[in-house]
Amino acid sequence: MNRIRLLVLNAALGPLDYRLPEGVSAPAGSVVIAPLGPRKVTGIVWDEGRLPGEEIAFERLRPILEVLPVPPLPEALRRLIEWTADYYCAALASVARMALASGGALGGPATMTEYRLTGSEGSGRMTAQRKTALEKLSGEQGTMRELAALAGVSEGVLRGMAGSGLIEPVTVNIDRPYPAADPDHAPPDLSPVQAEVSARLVDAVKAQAYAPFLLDGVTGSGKTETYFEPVAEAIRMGRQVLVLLPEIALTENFLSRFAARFGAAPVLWHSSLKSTERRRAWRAIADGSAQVVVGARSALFLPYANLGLIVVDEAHETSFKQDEGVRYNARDVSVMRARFEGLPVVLASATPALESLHMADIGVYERLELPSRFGGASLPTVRLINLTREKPGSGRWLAGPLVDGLRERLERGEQSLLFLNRRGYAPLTLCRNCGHRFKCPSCSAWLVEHRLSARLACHHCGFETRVPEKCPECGESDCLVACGPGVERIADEVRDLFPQARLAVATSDTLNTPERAAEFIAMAEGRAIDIIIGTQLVTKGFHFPDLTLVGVVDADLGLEGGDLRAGERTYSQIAQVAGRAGREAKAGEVLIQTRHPDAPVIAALADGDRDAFYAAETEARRDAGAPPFGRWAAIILSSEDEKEARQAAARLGDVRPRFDDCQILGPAPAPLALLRGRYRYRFLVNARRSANLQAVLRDWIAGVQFAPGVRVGVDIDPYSFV
Ligand SMILES: Nc1ncnc2c1ncn2[C@@H]1O[C@H](COP(=O)(O)OP(=O)(O)OP(=O)(O)O)[C@@H](O)[C@H]1O
Ligand SMILES: [Zn+2]
Repeated sequence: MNRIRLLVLNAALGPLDYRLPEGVSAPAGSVVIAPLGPRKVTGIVWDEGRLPGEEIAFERLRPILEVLPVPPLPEALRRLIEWTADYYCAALASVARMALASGGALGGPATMTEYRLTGSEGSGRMTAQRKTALEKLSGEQGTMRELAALAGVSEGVLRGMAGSGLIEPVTVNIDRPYPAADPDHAPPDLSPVQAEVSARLVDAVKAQAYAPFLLDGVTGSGKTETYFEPVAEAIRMGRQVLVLLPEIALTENFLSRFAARFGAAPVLWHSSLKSTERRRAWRAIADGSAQVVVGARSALFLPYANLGLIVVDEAHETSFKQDEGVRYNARDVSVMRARFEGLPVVLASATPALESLHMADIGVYERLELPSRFGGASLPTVRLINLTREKPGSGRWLAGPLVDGLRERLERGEQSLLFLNRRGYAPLTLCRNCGHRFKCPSCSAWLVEHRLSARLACHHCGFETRVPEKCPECGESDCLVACGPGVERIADEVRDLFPQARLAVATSDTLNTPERAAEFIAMAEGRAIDIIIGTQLVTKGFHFPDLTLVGVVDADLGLEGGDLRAGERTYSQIAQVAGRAGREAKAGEVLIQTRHPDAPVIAALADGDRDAFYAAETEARRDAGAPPFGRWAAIILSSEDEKEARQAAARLGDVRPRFDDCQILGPAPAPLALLRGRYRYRFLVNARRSANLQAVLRDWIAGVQFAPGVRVGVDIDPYSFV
């Protein structure tokens, strides 16, 4: 039959049927261009019978225009796309777009012109510049611009040389192959425990079957070295590996370790790749030549030709959850991908998510443990500083014992890290005269003062404004007061206390490019920094041998606001940042400032009793019917018009379904009632595991016709409660 059904990459359209022209073959997964009215659409040929739709008489079907020159999306990926759309209540087209994430790559191979020396004498005069160029460019090949930079002459000179026959053009594929990683380049000497764990993973890679693992190893236990061995095995077998990292800021560190072990860089994938890099990576992934891909969550949906292993590092990180568009959790979808593809998946963490631990407890995931630090280093000692007794001076945030700790480290020439999860100088600015508070015009949020850039900024929508000289409300000058601390303010305090200390503020504002991150790491490793003051960005992955003191400025911060995972998040953040201390010979110490030393999370951190914390948290979740024992979903209705949003929420509320196993709360204005100029209302749904949550939500929402300005977002297993 020459009839095909397409999943078109436009979420507003359903599946569409077409005809294959005579002599054209397009198996399921093929990416094609089809006519749509006067326009063209990109679509994926879908498996027969899997997309519901109306049958149209064959004679009325239009032929597709073109089959694009890329490998068809593999079957396992097609099943993953279906599963993801279904589970997260998202449009198939939106999920499929993540697989075809490079428009440029779909056009097929492309060539470009590079130049090199011909080796002949050529004609024309031999100027000094030409002579230099001939010397410098021996054995080189590149674009005119690259060669000009290499030779230190202008492109005009080189073009003249091409005219005289000294330089010739060569046509090359623009997608240069990636350097090959060598699995035997520099294997480590693993400790006996590491060796045992890695052997288990190597076996799983050899077995080429679905096998989920929880790699549960304390900070500094060498999880990376340990999972590099199964990576090496996959490379030997000619299979691809995907390593997901939670943040681009962490990749620098990973890249250098990877290069040291395998002698070449892996293939990078993240949202800020240039379109040429994206194209090159996508094509290498799809044709199987990309051996190891390291990426952010979006790398998960790419069309790997021949995947052999998935590793999710720092698997507890909440940034694996996408909160916009397709609201998926890359950690969970990784496991599904491994299942559809039939391969091992490793979730690595020192502080696994409760959900992951539960899966290990009930035997669904195989647990692999690295219970101690590598090389005999011990875990740091932890001490609480009770802020209700040890009060910092007025306008100060660091209590006496923490200041003493910093001083001792400075005297000993060791490093310290102060952790406060708040960017900028102060989270709130107000007018001393009239009490005016600076708010974002498009969000219900305070503006955060950033003193380094002399701006007030909204951390939700990116709005920025200069810090005004006068209060816009009462007109008084010199009357603005900063309330509360951010990292910049802590840095000021430290500078005041220790003027001679070399400080670095490490946040997404200061380490916003891979180059800056690399520079920071080099300085910290090279002992050019005495005290690091950072946000959650510095809590994980880093390994600085001389860092012996970690100070948590405000351990209570994450517990405010009361979202479902507040306790767990606080625990893992503080345990991770604590894990940066004393990773080598010198012992580490962690000082935690808190007003609630008896809160279960804080007490567990002080006692280093992870099991007690997880046990208590597990019971609390069981009582609340929260994950992993029950399920949550959120529905967010938004509109630029407050009334429209409110009415939409009320209408949806009026037709709420009633089931015993699904409790629906709301509608209520969302905590962030205004976000990027849109008014937001939300429902929270708490369901028992037995409920068919997605079906309930889909039927419920489908029953209401919303005004065109209303957006309806469904968030399954939400992480954000704003
Ligand atoms: N077998 C080994 N041989 C040599 N060095 C090792 C070995 N195992 C671990 N290391 C070193 O020990 C340090 C800690 O290892 P690694 O960063 O992999 O730990 P981790 O478990 O990922 O820690 P975290 O969870 O804190 O990031 C690193 O500097 C690493 O190079
Ligand atoms: Zn805003």
